[in-house]
Amino acid sequence: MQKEAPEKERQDTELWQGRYGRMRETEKSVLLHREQKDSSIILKHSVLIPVIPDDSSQKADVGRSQKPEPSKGPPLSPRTSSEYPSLPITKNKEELVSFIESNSVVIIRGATGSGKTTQLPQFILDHYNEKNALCNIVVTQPRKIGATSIARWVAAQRKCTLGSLVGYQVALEKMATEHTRLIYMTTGVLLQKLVLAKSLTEYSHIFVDEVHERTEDMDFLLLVLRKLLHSNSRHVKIILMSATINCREFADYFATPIWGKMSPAYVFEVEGAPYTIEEFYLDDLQKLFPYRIEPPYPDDLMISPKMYDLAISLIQNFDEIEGKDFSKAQKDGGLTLSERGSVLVFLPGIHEIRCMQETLAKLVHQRLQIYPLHSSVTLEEQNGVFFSPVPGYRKVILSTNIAESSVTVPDVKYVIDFCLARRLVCDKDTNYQSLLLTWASKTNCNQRKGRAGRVSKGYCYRLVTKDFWTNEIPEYMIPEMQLVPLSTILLKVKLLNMGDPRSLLSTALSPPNLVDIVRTVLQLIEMGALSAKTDGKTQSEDGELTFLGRVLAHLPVDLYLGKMIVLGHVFGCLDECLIIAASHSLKSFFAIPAIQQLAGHRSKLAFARGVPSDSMAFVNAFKAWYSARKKGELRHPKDELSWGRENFIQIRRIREVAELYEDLKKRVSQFNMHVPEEPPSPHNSSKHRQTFILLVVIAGAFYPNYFFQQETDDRQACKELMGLNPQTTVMVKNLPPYSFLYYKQLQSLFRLCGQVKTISFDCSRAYVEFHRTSKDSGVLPEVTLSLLMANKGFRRELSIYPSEQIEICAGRRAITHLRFSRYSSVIIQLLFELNM
Ligand SMILES: Nc1ncnc2c1ncn2[C@@H]1O[C@H](COP(=O)(O)OP(=O)(O)OP(=O)(O)O)[C@@H](O)[C@H]1O
Repeated sequence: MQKEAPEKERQDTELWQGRYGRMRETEKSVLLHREQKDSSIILKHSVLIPVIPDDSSQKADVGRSQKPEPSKGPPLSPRTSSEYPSLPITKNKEELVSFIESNSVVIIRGATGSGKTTQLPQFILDHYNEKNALCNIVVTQPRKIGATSIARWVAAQRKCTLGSLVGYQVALEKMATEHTRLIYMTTGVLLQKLVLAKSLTEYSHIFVDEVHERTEDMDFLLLVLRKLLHSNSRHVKIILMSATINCREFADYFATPIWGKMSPAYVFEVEGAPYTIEEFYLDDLQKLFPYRIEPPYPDDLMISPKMYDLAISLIQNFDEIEGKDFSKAQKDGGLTLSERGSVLVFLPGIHEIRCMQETLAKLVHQRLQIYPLHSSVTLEEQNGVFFSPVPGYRKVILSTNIAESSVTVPDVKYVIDFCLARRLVCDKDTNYQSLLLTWASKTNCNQRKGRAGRVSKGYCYRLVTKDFWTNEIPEYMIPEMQLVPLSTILLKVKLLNMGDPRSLLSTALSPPNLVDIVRTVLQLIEMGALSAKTDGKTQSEDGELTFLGRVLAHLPVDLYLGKMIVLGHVFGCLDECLIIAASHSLKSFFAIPAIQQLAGHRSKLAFARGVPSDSMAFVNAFKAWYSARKKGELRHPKDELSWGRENFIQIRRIREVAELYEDLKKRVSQFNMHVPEEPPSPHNSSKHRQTFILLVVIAGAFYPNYFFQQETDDRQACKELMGLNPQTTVMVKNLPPYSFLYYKQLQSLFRLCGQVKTISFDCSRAYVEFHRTSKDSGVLPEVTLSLLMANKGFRRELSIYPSEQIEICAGRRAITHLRFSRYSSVIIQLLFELNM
């Protein structure tokens, strides 16, 4: 043991020499002391002086990667520290700059609003300007609204035109020139750029903000950064930032080998927060309300009308709260609160936003200015939330997680959080990718809370109990890469075009389960999303991405549904295929209430219009709802609800389908697939043709997942049904003796399915024939309903007559053997059989 100590000391010294290069002894001891506490080094107010990194290990690649050249662009208008706003991060400016300049990868954690996003990139910008050196900084943001609003704010702070020194790029919109030195970009845009360039060297510094948001894009970006940093872009600085990050995980992921040992990336903690934010839970709100507040249940993922009411009452209560604050503020220093603080409410989706908006809109006298904020709102409309409210009005922003991180709406004082989120997950029941309602994680909720308390004290109201928060709300969200099907991940990894999928994916921060990779590649080849590799080698784990595969990688639906959309475009039924894909991706919007199951099925069958297909029912029901809305017939929520009740359609669900339908429509338009504005109204014969084509498209898309129905032997079916038409008749077997006695009971039973024409009997069998009321040929919906009734196990009771009664009914017929039978008053299950 004693002998090992000096050896360890030597290794440690070597490690330090390698890691910190030419650092002064005193500095090393400060750092060493801190490192012993935690192997992922966390620095708090460290005393680092700029050092030149010892990059002897990097020399081999110097020729391939480019160091930024001296400045050639326009003057950068340097700023002095006194000009920086007084934010927690400002006091760490010098340390942070030297820290970033002396390490390839740095992780920065600091409270929400501490100045990471807006200030830190500017520190670097000014540092380079002071040295008269060129830098090119990119900062990623998870969403467009963050990238654009932050760029606008930073440009205003630097008193420069947006798009000159400071700019942004989101999707196809770019506000930047070749002179731009600090650009804010969405994570997806940077990912695409890097994948095309296969190098990081366009930038001197890459800031990945809100790195806790583990979307597929984020994890792919981290994977690409790590790969390129270690290959051809060693001089580029990478800075990962978040307020709610598991530093250890990221530090280990970006570990670098130093003297044969993996050394985790450096972590810097910015201390302090701009303002305090008080937290409240349902328990704390109880005293505000006269009724008992029901706590949520873990599996009860919905917002009940009571919870909406509670949130609304809370908003109404803010006037009172502010009144109290106002008197306190006056006492403290004579301050005046002239404005009513804005409220930011986090809801899981557009439907919930609409529900709350409709209720709030009724409170006319409350002088509320309401802003819905979600992905379907245009960027211009989104920017409206940043404007000051009309004096005397309270701004209420109803937002999805779009405003969860990054953004600063300066006047937001209150955050109300239902702690819910909609996430793209692989549904266990259907195995389809779908947007499901889930509890948000503590990380997400803390980000939401951080939207208040940025320019003044804030308040956060979580509409769950404290107990629920502690025990049921998960700490972190599961990374998307582990939730979506492997086939989707494989297509995305093929888009990166950076090597074979298995080795690339195994280097991800949270790799997906790759056990099924061979089978999944085969499935993708079979469906035409990948073509077999043509380089001569047997490639069971890889293939070339086809056009179809490229489209599928951009659609948030199951791959077979995605293929159906593409085929729909080819065969002129894109709109219908988009509806089907959206409907199958979410929970069915058809309501089949327990007490009216048959009525629910009947309505669905009516929408299917004689085609035995759920997909057709979805298309026709959706179109009926859509056109009724377009004509303004469902303008009032009450009308829409009663339309839903009449047609057995759940309005909330069909609205969600509409959301996804619009989203898919937008996504496929990038590939030049457009739904015609006004489809020509086809006459009857071509309507049938269209339906036939659509059915062929569905079958083609789901190949090989379909089966052939056996040829039906009509003659045999007719024979079994005593010559009756199998399309209008069902047969009931196993009836008790003297089956004719049950005529009335059977009649009332089958009346639930439709209008009964005749019932004929043959021993223990009965043949129930329905009326054909329309001119349509084919199997009657009544027949299908009868089958459903049998197959779904609807237990129907048939009261067996006691022997005495049978004797009376049977008249002179011999019934002696029944006296001893055990049939009396048993419940029998009917068996229906349809022969076609
Ligand atoms: N648009 C704006 N209007 C007014 N003040 C702003 C604006 N944007 C930023 N600020 C101020 O700058 C501070 C720092 O914001 P910044 O976005 O840099 O913080 P952050 O640490 O990145 O926060 P987060 O972790 O929430 O992204 C805010 O707390 C606020 O005081």
